[in-house]
Amino acid sequence: MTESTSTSSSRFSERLIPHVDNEVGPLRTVLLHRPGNELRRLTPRNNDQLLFDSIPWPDRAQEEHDAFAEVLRQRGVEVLLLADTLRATLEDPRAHAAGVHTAVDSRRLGNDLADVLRSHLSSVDPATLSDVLMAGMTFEELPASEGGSLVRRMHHPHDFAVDPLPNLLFTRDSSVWIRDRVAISSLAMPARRRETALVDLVYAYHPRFQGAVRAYGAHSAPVEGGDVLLLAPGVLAVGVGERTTPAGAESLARSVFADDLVHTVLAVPIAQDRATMHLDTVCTMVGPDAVVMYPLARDSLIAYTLTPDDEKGVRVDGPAPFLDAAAAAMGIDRLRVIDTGLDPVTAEREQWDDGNNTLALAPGVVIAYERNTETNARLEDAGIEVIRIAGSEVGSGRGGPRCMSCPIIRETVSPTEG
Ligand SMILES: NC(=[NH2+])NCCC[C@H](N)C(=O)O
Repeated sequence: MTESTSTSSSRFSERLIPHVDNEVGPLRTVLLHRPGNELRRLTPRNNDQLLFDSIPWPDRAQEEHDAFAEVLRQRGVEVLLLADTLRATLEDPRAHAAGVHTAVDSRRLGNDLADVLRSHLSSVDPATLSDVLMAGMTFEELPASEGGSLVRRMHHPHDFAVDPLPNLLFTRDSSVWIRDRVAISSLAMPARRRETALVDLVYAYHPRFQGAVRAYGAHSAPVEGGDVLLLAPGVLAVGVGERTTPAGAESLARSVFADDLVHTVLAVPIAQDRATMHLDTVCTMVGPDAVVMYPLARDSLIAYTLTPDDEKGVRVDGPAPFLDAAAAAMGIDRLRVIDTGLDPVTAEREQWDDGNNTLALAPGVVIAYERNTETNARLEDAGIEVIRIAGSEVGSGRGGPRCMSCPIIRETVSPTEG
């Protein structure tokens, strides 16, 4: 990238205008979600459906998250917290009304109870509404009403009238900034779908995001942010597997080409497994031309190369080995893979615990979970600074530092600066 691009990128950050076109340039502003009461809704009966592998200890999860946020602040990153941002958003009466609308599902509640809930939520303050939107509401918490609703009588008091959103913690997935546009994801799992309604409200009504232009839409085919890697300015990799579908990758490509945001999209098939639900569970960038990658994926990952085509809209080439296709699209000879060189059992254990899911704060500086001792040691051997954080509780939802962060402003760096 030319110097003028990095200069214009500093201008973006001074003006606090969202802009992200790569994975590793100095991080300026990030959206996180400090886990709240929604974690207290998890039980052994619902955790699978709510996509948690165990029942986290909420207080400790908050401590871990506070430490994560503190590391970012210490390094000069501005941290926006979703709960604060949502509360401020709901001060706008239009956002408040729209928020109520997203919470009330009359197919679940029936018309009578839906009316009761709607008029109750319409009267609560922004803080209370934001808590209900995130933590949900059980039938026993619904306000009392005249008459006997069959729905109320037949539901168990602990059933959810409004579902909780424990995966809000993983802000990576529900929205993605690509240059100066935000793509609101289309989340594949029912337990997560309502998350996008909340970020949608924030980007539509929070004063900080006035004028934010959208790329892609929440109603399109599934695309999740954990699958989207901005390999370099102009180059996007999209994992296609358990979450993002082939149609999602294709329509995202169409949309970013139409908006002239990138010149190449690599569609990367990944195993449709819980362990590899997103591309960022097997590969994240640690430098402008370097990735850390699950060793078993290193030689098997492939990519289709998509480029704009005047006639057909999108031209598809390949597939070719992922590392080759990526290097070609990035205009470099080789994408360096930090060889974690692990034996297959350790590699598998640390992949499961999000060892490959690092968040870069700057080229060669990453945040990683402390528990992945082998992967972290290899990263350090390769000259990467690893800032370790605890993740025993926050990690029980199967997400690491990258999953728990949505970059909003990052400086531009190009792969040839690596
Ligand atoms: N970008 C990521 N890898 N996110 C992890 C999300 C984990 C979350 N429990 C889910 O299943 O959806």
